[in-house]
Parts: sequence; structure tokens; C-alpha cells
Amino acid sequence: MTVYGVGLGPGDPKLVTVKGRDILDSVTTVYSPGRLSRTVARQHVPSSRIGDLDFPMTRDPDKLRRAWKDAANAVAEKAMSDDVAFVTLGDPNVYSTFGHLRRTLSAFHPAISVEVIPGVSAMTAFATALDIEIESGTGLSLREAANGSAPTGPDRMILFKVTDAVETHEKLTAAGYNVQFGRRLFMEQGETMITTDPTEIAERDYYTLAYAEREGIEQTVPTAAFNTSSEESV
Ligand SMILES: C[C@@]1(CC(=O)O)C2=NC(=C\c3[nH]c(c(CCC(=O)O)c3CC(=O)O)Cc3[nH]c(c(CC(=O)O)c3CCC(=O)O)/C=C3\N/C(=C\2)[C@@H](CCC(=O)O)[C@]3(C)CC(=O)O)/[C@H]1CCC(=O)O
Ligand SMILES: C[S@@+](CC[C@H](N)C(=O)[O-])C[C@H]1O[C@@H](n2cnc3c(N)ncnc32)[C@H](O)[C@@H]1O
Repeated sequence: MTVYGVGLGPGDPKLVTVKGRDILDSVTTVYSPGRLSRTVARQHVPSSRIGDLDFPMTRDPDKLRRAWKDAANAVAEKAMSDDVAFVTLGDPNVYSTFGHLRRTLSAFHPAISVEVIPGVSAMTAFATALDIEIESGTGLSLREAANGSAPTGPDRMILFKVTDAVETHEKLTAAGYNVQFGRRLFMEQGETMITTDPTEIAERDYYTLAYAEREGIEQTVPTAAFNTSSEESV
């Protein structure tokens, strides 16, 4: 049988894909790595079909390996007879626990088939919330910026896990970036926030992103000229 990795999108149950919802309807058990993804899954699945697994949020490699072996064993046992799903917020292949599950299954249970249903990642939800466009010809890098860190280099970056917005902002502006923050985007749990002022989101909240754009970069797409030309609109 199959283990489906289902991306739930940023949090709004209506942003779950039709295919993702069909899979959630069809499987016998839906596993989730945390409270928020479980809450979203619960909008589509009765609690009797939600599975129970324990995931430590730690950097300790021994603890992580032990927990993932236990989790993969439990999922694999169920998947001997049934199709099951493992949900994640956003997309399963973007900075997600699903990678751990897939690697552990392939190491210890190679016969189990795994299929991924993509989801609306926080990064595309963020572009929409900010009303920015990743124009043709431009690059965009994904980075992490936990605990006040501030990666630099690329012209445009989306930073995940911004847990100290004030310190990250200070470092990025010193390095020549303009920064915007987004918190709890397209989620029903908590208030959505978009701001350029890090003091408004000084309190730690894991569900925070930053968009950093190097000052002075130019738009190169042909239609950008319409914003400055004297051509008449109709
Ligand atoms: C250790 C730490 C370091 C760090 O962030 O680097 C870390 N998470 C931390 C905190 C934390 N995590 C979460 C909350 C909110 C709780 C709440 O409020 O409900 C808080 C609390 C807080 O921030 O206070 C929720 C959460 N996180 C992930 C998912 C699942 C998913 O999305 O798949 C969900 C549930 C989402 C849902 O509901 O489903 C996923 C990941 N978290 C990881 C690491 C990676 C795993 C380890 C590894 O692979 O090495 C991994 C796999 C990937 C990654 O994040 O790269 C840091 C420790 C604190 C510190 O010491 O600073
Ligand atoms: C472990 S990563 C999971 C990313 C997810 N797989 C995705 O594709 O969006 C968790 C980070 O994603 C970001 N994130 C996920 N959902 C979010 C949301 N609705 N609003 C703001 N940030 C979000 C936060 O930066 C959070 O620290």
C-alpha cells in the first residue's frame, strides 16, 4: 500500500488541493507532525482517523533518529495493509518533516511506496500576501533565519523560521536589504500580519517569514516600462 505525503497549504482549509482532500478522504489514517497541521487536517478528516505520532522539535541528531525510526515503524506497519497519509503545512518537500519520514522509510522499509501530493507552500502564499511578483529573469533564494540569524548574498530571499525579527531585520538592513515580514498567512489560527516594522512582531512566533530584497535592484521585464512611459491607457 502507499504512504502519501500531503501538503496542506499555509493553514486555510480551503487552500488544501482537491487531490490532497481526495487522498485524505480515501486513506484509513492521517498522521500529522504538529498542532497546526492537525487542526487543518481535522477540517477534512474525523478525529477517529487521525494517527498519533511523537515528533521532537530538536537539533539533537540522536533524539531525531530515534523518534523517526519509531514513527516510520508505526507508519510502515499500518501501510502493510492500508493506504495512509502524512500531512505537512505548506508543501511536503519544503523544509519539512516529511523528508525525515521518507528517508527513514526508504532505509528501513524500502518496499513501502511513497507518493507526494504538493501543497501551496508558505513561500508562494507570502508572495501573494505581499503582492509581489517573481518576474521572469529574476532569481529568488530560500533560506532559514532562526534565532536572529540573517543570511545574505542573493538579490531576493524568502526567509523561513524568523524567530527574532528585530535582530534579523537589523542585520539585513545593515547588509543593504529592504525587508518585509509576514506572520500567520492564510491561517485561521491567529491574526495575519504583514509589516516592515520588526518591533510589531518582536514576540516570537514560529509561523513568521521575511522577504529581503537588495536595495537598488532593477526591473528588467518589458512590461515594466508601462509604469513609467507616457503611453495612454484606455
Ligand atoms: C529545533 C527547531 C530548530 C529550528 O527551527 O531550526 C525546530 N523547530 C523548532 C521549533 C518549533 N517548531 C514548531 C514550533 C511551533 C509549535 C506550535 O506553536 O504549534 C516550534 C516552537 C517555537 O518556535 O517556539 C512546529 C513545527 N516545526 C516543524 C513542523 C513540521 C513540518 O512543518 O513539517 C512543525 C509543526 C507544524 C504543524 O503544526 O504541523 C518542522 C521542523 N522543525 C524543526 C526544527 C525541524 C526538525 C528538526 C530537524 O529536522 O533537524 C523541521 C523538520 C524542519 C525545519 O523546520 O527545518 C526549533 C526548536 C526551538 C528552538 O530551540 O529554537
Ligand atoms: C518547518 S517549515 C515548513 C514549511 C512548509 N513545508 C511550506 O512549504 O511552507 C516552517 C516554517 O514555514 C513558515 N510558514 C509555514 N506556514 C506559514 C504561514 N501560514 N504563515 C507564515 N509562515 C509560515 C514559517 O517560516 C515556519 O517557521
